[in-house]
Amino acid sequence: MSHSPSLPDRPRLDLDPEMSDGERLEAIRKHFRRIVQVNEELERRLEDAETQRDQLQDDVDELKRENEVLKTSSLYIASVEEHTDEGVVIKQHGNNQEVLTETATSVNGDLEPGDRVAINDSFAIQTVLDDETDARAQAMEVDASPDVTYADIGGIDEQIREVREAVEDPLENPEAFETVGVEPPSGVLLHGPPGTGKTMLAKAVANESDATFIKMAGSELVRKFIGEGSRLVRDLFELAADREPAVIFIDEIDAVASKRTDSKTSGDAEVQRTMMQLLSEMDGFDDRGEIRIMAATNRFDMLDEAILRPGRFDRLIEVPKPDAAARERILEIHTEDMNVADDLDLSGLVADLEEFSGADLASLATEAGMFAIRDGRTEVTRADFADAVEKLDSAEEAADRNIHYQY
Ligand SMILES: Nc1ncnc2c1ncn2[C@@H]1O[C@H](COP(=O)(O)OP(=O)(O)OP(=O)(O)O)[C@@H](O)[C@H]1O
Repeated sequence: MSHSPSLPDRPRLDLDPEMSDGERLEAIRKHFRRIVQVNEELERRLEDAETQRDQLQDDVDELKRENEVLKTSSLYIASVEEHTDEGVVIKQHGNNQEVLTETATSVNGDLEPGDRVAINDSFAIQTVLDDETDARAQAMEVDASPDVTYADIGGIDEQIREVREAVEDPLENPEAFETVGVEPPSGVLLHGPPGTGKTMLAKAVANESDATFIKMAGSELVRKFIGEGSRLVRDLFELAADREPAVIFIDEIDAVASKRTDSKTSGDAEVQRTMMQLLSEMDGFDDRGEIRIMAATNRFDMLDEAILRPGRFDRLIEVPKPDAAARERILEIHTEDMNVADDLDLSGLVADLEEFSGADLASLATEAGMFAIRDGRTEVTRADFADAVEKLDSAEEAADRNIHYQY
């Protein structure tokens, strides 16, 4: 530690008894000026010290925060079972182990049975979590009647046919399967590059079969606390049972069902547990006439084969990037309600757009419309589309420099 420079000496007043009154007065005046000077110097030093103290306090606060984060990272989830004089009985999610534990002082004493809490490695309760429905709401999207129809989807007619057969028919006519004595496919897996209409397809089939659409994002399942993923999977199937007929759609299923990696970090173990829960839900799901399960992935190559076994995702449907005819149909759909110029030649326009997905074509139509609006026109022209292509191309190039997408 550095020492601060020594403080100025305390001024002394030396009065000689021989001095005349005038001399004394002058000496006192001098002494006074010196005191004022020293006082100023001391005030300046005090200010410096205060600034330094504030800086150190900021450092302390920052370290305290870091310490809190370190202490609270990697928490497990449990439910409060009972509040007794000896402590709180909790049950861990995931392994259902019951533990008698204590609460951290920051958590107040009025825990209720059923509350969700986060516990640390020594089972001490660190925080009380929000209501479970919040976690559900974040991870799931529930739509009683999605508004997408088959007519909104372009260029994947064969895939629509297959999905109808595997999802819509068993929902609408379960007896036919029973009479003939065949089991409908358990789960339908849509795979293909991003933005090709997989989610649309799942929504449309739910809509056209009058089923509730329940979507769960795989990435949400793995971002939660330990024990939460498997719990959400259970919730998902319970919710579907409450709302049947229902279509469960698990997007980005690769997030929970990738090939096992070698690393044994707790995160991987947690993902494994979530996947096992999903598999067990699917395996234990015999009478599933009223609930159909769909999933989607952009990373088919990464999937763990366990989820593709018979009785699980046993109907695979590839949704590829659109070819020229499909691109034309998709752009036709997205320009249907637009006021486009008569000379717009859609087939010529899409011929070169080989890299464009359905989602890109939807953005293209919107961007072209924006160019017309910016220009104060009510009609969207061929030039607007050309400008939009250029804009999307350069955005794509910028993105490509950062992301190396593989499929
Ligand atoms: N085949 C298509 N026909 C019409 N529009 C499409 C098609 N494919 C994609 N789109 C447009 O792109 C948007 C995104 O598509 P969607 O979410 O279904 O893609 P996805 O395959 O599920 O993508 P991701 O893998 O990124 O989730 C849709 O809302 C729609 O506007």
